[in-house]
Amino acid sequence: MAYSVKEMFLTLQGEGAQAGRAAVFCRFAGCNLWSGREEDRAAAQCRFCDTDFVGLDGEGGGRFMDAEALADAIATVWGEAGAERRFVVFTGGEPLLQLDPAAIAAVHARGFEIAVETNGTVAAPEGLDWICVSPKAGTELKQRAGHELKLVFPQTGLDPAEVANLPFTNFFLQPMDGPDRRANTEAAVAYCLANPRWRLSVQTHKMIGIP
Ligand SMILES: C[S@@+](CC[C@H](N)C(=O)[O-])C[C@H]1O[C@@H](n2cnc3c(N)ncnc32)[C@H](O)[C@@H]1O
Ligand SMILES: Nc1nc2[nH]cc(C(=O)O)c2c(=O)[nH]1
Ligand code: SF4
Ligand SMILES: [Mg+2]
Repeated sequence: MAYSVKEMFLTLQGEGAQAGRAAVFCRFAGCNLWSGREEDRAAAQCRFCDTDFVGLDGEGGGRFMDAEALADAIATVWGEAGAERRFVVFTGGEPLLQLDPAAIAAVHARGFEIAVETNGTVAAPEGLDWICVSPKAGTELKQRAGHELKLVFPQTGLDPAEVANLPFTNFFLQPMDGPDRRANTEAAVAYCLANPRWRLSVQTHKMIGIP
């Protein structure tokens, strides 16, 4: 199948348990919880999104006609970064609307470990190396296990305790960015101190000014 990609770039993973690790970010276009248009934000199921995932017009974006073309583009973006520890993060938008076994196989064949950042409303395909689920209040969580549960905090209608016993290896609270980021960060710190199962995930890429 063909894949619609907003942008593709080499950077450091900024968030969660893999923070600091070099990765190709492949940002698929489109999401099932918001159209991406500002005029629709207030009525969307997910209203705090910090990302532009509309269109194919970002750096390295476009329409890739099959899995081989997508995987070749990812390998090109990784470039000379080194043969070891090749790593791609599929994000979006919602990557699990497009990421399929053919793409996973083609990217694995080029020596990459594969991570996804998902809202968890779609079950993940087999074969992913790192699944990060970020649940959204008011949605049905279909992907209920993985390597990392990264909850944007606080969210009205989604208490961390509701998801704290799901079978994930790592539990993170990520302060909601926006006008209340400072207060949200203080609240997340307090929550982690009182509930040590949870660790803080700060969006380090925003602090240091990398994509
Ligand atoms: C843009 S989303 C794309 C992947 C997927 N749709 C999801 O929501 O997990 C990437 C990550 O950014 C988080 N995120 C989005 N908006 C945020 C915000 N305003 N503050 C902090 N994290 C945010 C999401 O929860 C998710 O963990
Ligand atoms: N550096 C960096 N790390 C990230 N981790 C998750 C991101 C995302 O938008 O999914 C992201 C991103 O956009 N940039
Ligand atoms: S689910 Fe993810 S990509 Fe979609 S609107 Fe929410 S944060 Fe943005
Ligand atoms: Mg981001």
